[in-house]
Amino acid sequence: MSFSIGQRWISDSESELGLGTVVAIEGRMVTLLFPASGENRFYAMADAPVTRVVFNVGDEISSTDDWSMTISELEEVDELIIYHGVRHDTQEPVQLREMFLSHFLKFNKPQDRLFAGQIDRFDSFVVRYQTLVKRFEQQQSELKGLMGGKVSLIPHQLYIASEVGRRISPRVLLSDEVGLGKTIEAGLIIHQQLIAGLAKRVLIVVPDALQYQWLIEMLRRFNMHFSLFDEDRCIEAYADAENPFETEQLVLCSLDFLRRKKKRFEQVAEAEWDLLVVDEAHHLQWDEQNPSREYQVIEHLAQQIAGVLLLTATPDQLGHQSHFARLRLLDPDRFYDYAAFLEEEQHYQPVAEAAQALLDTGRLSDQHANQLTELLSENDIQPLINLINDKQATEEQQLQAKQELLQHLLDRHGTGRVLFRNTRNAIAGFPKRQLSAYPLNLPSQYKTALKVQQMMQGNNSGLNNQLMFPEELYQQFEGETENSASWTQYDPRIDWLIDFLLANKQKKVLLICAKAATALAIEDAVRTREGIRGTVFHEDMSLLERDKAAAYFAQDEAGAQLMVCSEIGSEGRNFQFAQHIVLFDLPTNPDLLEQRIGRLDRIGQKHDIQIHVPYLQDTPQQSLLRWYHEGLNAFEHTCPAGSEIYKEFGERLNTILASAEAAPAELDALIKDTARRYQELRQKLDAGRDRLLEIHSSGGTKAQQLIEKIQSAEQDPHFVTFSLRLFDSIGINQDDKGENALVLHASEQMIVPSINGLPEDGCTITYDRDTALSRDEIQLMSWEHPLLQSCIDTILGADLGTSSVALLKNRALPVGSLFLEGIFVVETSAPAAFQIERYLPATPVRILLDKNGGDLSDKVGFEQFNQQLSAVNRHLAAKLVSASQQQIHPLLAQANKLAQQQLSDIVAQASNKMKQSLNAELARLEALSAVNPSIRQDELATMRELRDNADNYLQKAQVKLDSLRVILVSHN
Ligand SMILES: Nc1ncnc2c1ncn2[C@@H]1O[C@H](COP(=O)(O)OP(=O)(O)OP(=O)(O)O)[C@@H](O)[C@H]1O
Repeated sequence: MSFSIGQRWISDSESELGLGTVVAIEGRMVTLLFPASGENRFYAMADAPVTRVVFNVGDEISSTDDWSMTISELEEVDELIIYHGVRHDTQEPVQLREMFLSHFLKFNKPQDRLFAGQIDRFDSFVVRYQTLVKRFEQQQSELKGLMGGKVSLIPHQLYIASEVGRRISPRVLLSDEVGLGKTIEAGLIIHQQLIAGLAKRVLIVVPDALQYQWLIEMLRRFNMHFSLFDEDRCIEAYADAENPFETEQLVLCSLDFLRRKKKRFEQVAEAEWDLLVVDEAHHLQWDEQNPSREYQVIEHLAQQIAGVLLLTATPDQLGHQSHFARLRLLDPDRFYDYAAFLEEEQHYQPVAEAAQALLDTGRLSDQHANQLTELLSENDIQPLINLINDKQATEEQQLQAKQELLQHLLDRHGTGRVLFRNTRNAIAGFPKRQLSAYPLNLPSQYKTALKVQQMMQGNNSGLNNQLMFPEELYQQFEGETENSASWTQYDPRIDWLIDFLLANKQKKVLLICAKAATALAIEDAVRTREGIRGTVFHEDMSLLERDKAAAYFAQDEAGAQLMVCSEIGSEGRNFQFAQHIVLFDLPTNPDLLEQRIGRLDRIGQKHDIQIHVPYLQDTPQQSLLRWYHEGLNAFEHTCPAGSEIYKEFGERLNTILASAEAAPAELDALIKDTARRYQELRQKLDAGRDRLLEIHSSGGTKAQQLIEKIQSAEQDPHFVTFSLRLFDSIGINQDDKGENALVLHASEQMIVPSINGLPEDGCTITYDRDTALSRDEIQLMSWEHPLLQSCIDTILGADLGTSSVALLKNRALPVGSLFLEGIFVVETSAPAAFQIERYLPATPVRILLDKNGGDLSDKVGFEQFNQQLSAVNRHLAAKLVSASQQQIHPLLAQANKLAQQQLSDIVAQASNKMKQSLNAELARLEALSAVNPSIRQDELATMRELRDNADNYLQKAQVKLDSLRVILVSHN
């Protein structure tokens, strides 16, 4: 290397210092000053890690005085360069001595970096190219947003998520039965919307007791960091913004908080959101004269927020009218009149029958064919029917025809687009539920309390139902004494409970009772009398206390044996690690009973569930137990028509529960009538609304296909190799922990100071879904993991790998022959709603030229070529490039030309794809909107707008050189 004072050089390892100037040469040492950063460096001249900067004709350069010019000629005087050219601002001819080159010159373009000797390692170029290709594949994947969740692949959930998650501003009611995974479905939908850029700001509103559980599920399962907003958090946030809700993008808060704090509600309504999620939406009670405050709060938000997901397992819990009102809240145009809605529900049965006929194998009977023709009168479906009944047709053809018809049918009829509901009936693998009832004697203390109460109120009958909760009756009778919990001394249910717990010491037991005070007294009694470890969970506890209690109960060793919950406190919680549930009293609404049992009867329950009901004999408790068990079989099976039954029989039931005499005949008659009516309703639901919903919500073969696609994508071994190489390039260390797990942590060689998704103390990851699911602390590594996404962004956002040199050892070619490999990217940008990358993902275009400009791109693939290449050290690489500059320039121009030629083809293909896809979807929705008012007009309008404007964005696509590799032939 030869240095002269005034020459400009750049550091190979610290290019961020800017351009350096040789300021001193003494003995074997040279000193460079980097004015942009004010740093000096001393190097031994023989092996200084620096490269001389010499620009070429045609390059643009700028001066220390900030004007720029294009070079037309170079002159060398005393080993210093003088650049000649034309100034851009004045158009005057000008000359610039290299001393006066801008100190801040950066070499961002691959060719500038290459010629400035900023040459990257061999493997960085390879990783960069592979990253571009993988990103291209990912951007258009139909599985986008569905792969990253740390969840078991459960067909009905993934199907619903894939149906809803890709919609623009989805508005749906998710109403799977208790414990089938609505939270997971919502998580998958949110995840897809965020990943696709369809939503940025999401607000989740849940009951108090579920805030932390949601927070954890969103984080652990989907890597989505929601922030919990309560009053303290809002006050804290004032430091950063006037409206606290604008300080975070993903916010979770409780419905009660919004209901109670008017100001917070106003603020939340003012902040803009893309998606609103409301859990346990059955609390949104509505009737025309008297909508609840909860309903009004959510209604107001739902009017302003484009996307809305409502979740409830028991949509009819507060009556069918409230159910209708929630649908109206989602789509007021479609659900405008309750009477019309009821009328419509009556017509689901023939549709369900026709759908069932299509699902059943074999020929379609004439009757079913006629029914289908009638139901789909606006389509000519005869060819499809013929195909199904054609003996010559293959099974595959028949299946496809059936699916097509089924899709038409489901699309056109019912509430399918707004409402999803799966029931246990349709999903295999749920454990059994077994009831054990324990008759106990009514203690004299309760008898006396009841008598006194009746005497005081001058009523000898009609108060018997107070024996449903005799402990309360007893306390009223005793007055508010310190001893108000003393009922536990006489109540035989407590003795029974203690015996049961002692006999089942190794078993976790969940007890649910109606009231918080009862729960506290029970826990106190078992602890003080027998030292049994128990904990409570009720609505008056703080969030933190509840979560602590839940964790204490979940703990294996030294954890609580008994968890005593009040009704409201336990809603939505996950306790499926227990298999024994004690119902200390019974609610009168079957939906509430189902919510209780649903704490255990949920996905993840591995054992049969034991339901224990201790009850006081010959009291209303016994009558209610019998009604549930014999009339509805509600303990051992879910009871889908429960609320409707309660509406019909509630009054009779309550009269019986309140009457003084046991009235066995009336009870028997009620049970008989209930059972008969229940069978009828079930059959009707099975055949009509529920069947239709089920067929539509479970996804059938489509769901199964989705799972298979995810599984096969996960088993792609290239993904593991690629991602590990990517981590390597960033400087992330990987330690094999065995058992399918790796520990990742930052190394000192990281190319960025920190990286999103990698905590300071590292993290444990696995590529195996089952391993991830079996351990809380292990993260599932997938395309969608934030760490992988940040690595991709880091690599592609940085210069790393954009310029490279390699040797091709091949004796068949003359030494010194040269190849140029240019990687270009075609891309465009558009607002997120266009999801433009579905049609035009950032598309890598690889051009490989021989020394004469011959195009080898199609003949010689990247991997095949790459395997024959080897690395060159950086100094040699810089020298080789410098020596070959004259050859490289025309090749670069040729590569550019070829890439430009491909641009128009790529854009035309993208445009076709976009039109085909959007036109088909639009045509389908337009046809549907004529027969099914579930299609929202705003949805149609948005879609038309997207189709009409997407092409403008596609036509603006550009091709840009991303990276370059020069390959030289050598023989040794
Ligand atoms: N795909 C899945 N993979 C792993 N766990 C799951 C999956 N789906 C559901 N679970 C678990 O099953 C339980 C029930 O799921 P979730 O809470 O989403 O049900 P839900 O329908 O919202 O229940 P509820 O009606 O009580 O609110 C939870 O513990 C959840 O973590």
